[in-house]
Amino acid sequence: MKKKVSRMTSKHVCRKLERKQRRCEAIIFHDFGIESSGSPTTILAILNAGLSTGLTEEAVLSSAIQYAPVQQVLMLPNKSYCFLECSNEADAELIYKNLHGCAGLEQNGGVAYLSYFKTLPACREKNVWAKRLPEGLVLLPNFVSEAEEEALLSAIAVEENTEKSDLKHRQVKHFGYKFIYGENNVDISNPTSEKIPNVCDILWPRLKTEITKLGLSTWDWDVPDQMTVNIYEPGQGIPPHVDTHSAFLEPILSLSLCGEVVMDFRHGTERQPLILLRRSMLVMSGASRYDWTHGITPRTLDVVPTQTGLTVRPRQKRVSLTFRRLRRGPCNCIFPTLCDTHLNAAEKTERVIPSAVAAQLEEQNVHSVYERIAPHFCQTRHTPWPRVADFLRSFSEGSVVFDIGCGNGKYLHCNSAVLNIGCDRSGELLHTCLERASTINARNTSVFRCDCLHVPVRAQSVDGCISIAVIHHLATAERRLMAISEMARLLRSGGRGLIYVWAKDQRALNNKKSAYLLQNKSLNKNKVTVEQQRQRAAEELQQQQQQLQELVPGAPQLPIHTNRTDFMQQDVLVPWKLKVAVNQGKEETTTASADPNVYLRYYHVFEAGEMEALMEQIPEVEVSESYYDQGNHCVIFTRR
Ligand SMILES: O=C(O)CCC(=O)C(=O)O
Ligand SMILES: [Fe+2]
Ligand SMILES: [Zn+2]
Repeated sequence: MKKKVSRMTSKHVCRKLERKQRRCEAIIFHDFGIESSGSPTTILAILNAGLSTGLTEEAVLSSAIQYAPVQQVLMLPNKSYCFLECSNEADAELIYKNLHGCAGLEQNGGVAYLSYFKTLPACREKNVWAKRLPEGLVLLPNFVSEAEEEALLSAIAVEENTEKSDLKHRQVKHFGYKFIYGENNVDISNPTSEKIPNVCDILWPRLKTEITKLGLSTWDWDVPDQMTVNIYEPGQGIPPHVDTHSAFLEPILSLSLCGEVVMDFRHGTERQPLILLRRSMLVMSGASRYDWTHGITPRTLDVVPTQTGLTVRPRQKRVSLTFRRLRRGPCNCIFPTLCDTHLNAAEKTERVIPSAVAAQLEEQNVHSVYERIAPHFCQTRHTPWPRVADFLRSFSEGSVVFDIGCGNGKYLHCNSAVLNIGCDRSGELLHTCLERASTINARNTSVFRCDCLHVPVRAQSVDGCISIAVIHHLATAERRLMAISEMARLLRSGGRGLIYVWAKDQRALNNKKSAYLLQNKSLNKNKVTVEQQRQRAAEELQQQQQQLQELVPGAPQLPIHTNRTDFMQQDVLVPWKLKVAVNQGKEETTTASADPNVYLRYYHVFEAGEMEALMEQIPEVEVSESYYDQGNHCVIFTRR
């Protein structure tokens, strides 16, 4: 069944073709240092078609093997050329004669031109079929009989009510536990009503025998409790992935029914294909389960090896049963690269700011910033949050209540029946505090300057204290704990404290955005876009980090948060865009590119439960209430 190809004959076209050929040969020489040959060899290059032009391995192969057997096809990532190897020159010549100068190799029908080469490029992709399988990977052929295959297929009733699903590429059905694709995990607390069908029980003794025979069982074997059925039509596949380490133990099993397919295993730049034969059981353990990805390329033809070389095989519909056993806890594998447990832990430790740097960071990215933005900051903070005001009003007449980190003092006048005392690290903010008090005719305002880590007040001498939006400016868990301990120290027995810190999750439980996120809408209307703001802040950051590096070598590189968006990290720099008064006090947004009016404030935004975990380390206090309010995690506590 030969493909119809059109041959070009005119001399003019021939010369043009030759020029193009030389140009491409020069590119290949430049890329790989290999030379073309004027006389036939066993190696052919298709000079003007490759992976980057959309040519596939199976298309090259199906064209070429019409004329002669092919030993090897070499497709190179991002290249517009590819290679074929034959076992002898005569075969190569046959292919050359029939494909060179002909259209029909590619779907868009361009003319292909070929050259002989003396050698193949040196690269890892060569002879993928000749390599040994990844460690821990085993294929057990004929694992079930045809009759058993039939029984399994009818038991899983794949034709009925399989999810047409969000997965465009194949149908799936879950047993035992549902697999949630967005999260790549299972909901442990939510088993499905449909368990793994009993017909599958025939598989387990058989498997146990096989893995013992192979000496594979370094893991404790247990019968799977989760099954995913995948139904692939020809042309459908599954992207390369690793089954989430923390979700499932090893091994991962896959039984192939109805049809066979080539599965690709990948590890860095290495690729290793494997034919999953019909009725075979695939066992992925060790490195193949944890350190290699597996996937099925969506295509209608698979390239497979034969005795003499390579050939293509059309795909059939395939049904696979993937069996897994849930892991209930973190993964403890020795393969960190694809391990979600390991990556999460690494992220957490990376975030930790060395204590030697913390004070310096706070000085530069908290204290000195507030000193400079104080008046503008003050204008943006008027209205007390209702729940904070409620807390303050809950104190009886004559109580002494401290506001530690009082800022512009907006909470110093919520309850005139108590003695309110404020303190703050920033002299400028205290200044705005006094100014504000005079404009609202407050009878008295007592403030003093101090650091929240050392409040110069006698222990157990106050009835109440609050810390609103302060502790998230401290750069280590130790310092955050110190600040809370200092509050606890001040409180008399029975005294109560309230803490507000910014939450990493700015959405309440019902996924309602906080006021902070909602402001994004109006921000977009401003002259300065979020993106511009981010860019400017980046420039500023570069300068600041340079300074910080000079002062404290090894200081962390912190990400700059994009205002009014979700927090992606816990330790971030949040830009403050200072409005400067120009033109007789009319406010205007500056537009200078390296904007000296963007200040970066350091924040540690809190995860849910993080504040409670800190409180647990202070035995003198007890948390009586914790809640989420306007994008903050909040706790109320009492001194015992
Ligand atoms: O179809 C297969 O054999 C593999 C399916 C798979 O890898 C999965 O569902 O995670
Ligand atoms: Fe998988
Ligand atoms: Zn792992």
